[in-house]
Amino acid sequence: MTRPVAWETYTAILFDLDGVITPTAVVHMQAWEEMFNAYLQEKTPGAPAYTDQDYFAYVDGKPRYDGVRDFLASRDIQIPEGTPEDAPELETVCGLGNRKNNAFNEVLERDGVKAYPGSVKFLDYLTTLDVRLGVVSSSVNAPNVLKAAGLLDRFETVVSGAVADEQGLPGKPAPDTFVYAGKVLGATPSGAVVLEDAVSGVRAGKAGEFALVVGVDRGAGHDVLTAAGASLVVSDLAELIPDGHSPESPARGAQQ
Ligand SMILES: O=P(O)(O)OC[C@H]1O[C@@H](O)[C@H](O)[C@@H](O)[C@@H]1O
Repeated sequence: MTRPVAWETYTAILFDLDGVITPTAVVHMQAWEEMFNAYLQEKTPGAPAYTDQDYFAYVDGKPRYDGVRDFLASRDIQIPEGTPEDAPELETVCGLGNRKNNAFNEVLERDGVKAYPGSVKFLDYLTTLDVRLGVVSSSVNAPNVLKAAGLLDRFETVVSGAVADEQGLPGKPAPDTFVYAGKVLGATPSGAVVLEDAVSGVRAGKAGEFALVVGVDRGAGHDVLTAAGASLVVSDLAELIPDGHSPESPARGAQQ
């Protein structure tokens, strides 16, 4: 049983996107796997494969080039940083990140995006309250993903990887992007909630001393998210809707 949360007592609710609102963490995961495994085999044939464990440990939730750098460091591979304008063919941190981004966007264009139904239900519930909603995503693609899912207009602010770059904010696990989004919505961390599926994101919420950090377990593991600082862990956002407020059982007072 999930412990009940009095959502109306918070000023702002800050959502990570990939893996929290939309299942696009899986698309990111597949694109990273495709890119890193092709790269590793090309560089050192027979090298141990890049795995889902590598994703969760070094890449998940972080800005694009931080993920490349941190994974390569785990394999003692050093290549030049390059610049974000690097062509995907270049063997630089940015080139490899851009290679993965092409793979991600191909899937996005081909398959589109459908949000998790439980997340939409939770957003529907929050819309009945006087709370402000924001997205805080390391992804530069966040606005496109939200648009493709038809949810862009649900949020007052979207702090994407591009906004972080413009504002000079360090990415997750640093708390700065969440703190910034809270500020835009008129909330201090003590009046705001963070919802995250990635260890790096939960750590960011914890480091920022947010009032509540909700871990969403989509594969990182319940215990791992708790150890990273989540005060509550769920498998689906619909679990966060207080009893009696689900669309199946209309909110109290809704029929009056
Ligand atoms: O490369 P993008 O789209 O800017 O995304 C950066 C990161 O964004 C995060 O939301 C994802 O969890 C990561 O997998 C991804 O690498």
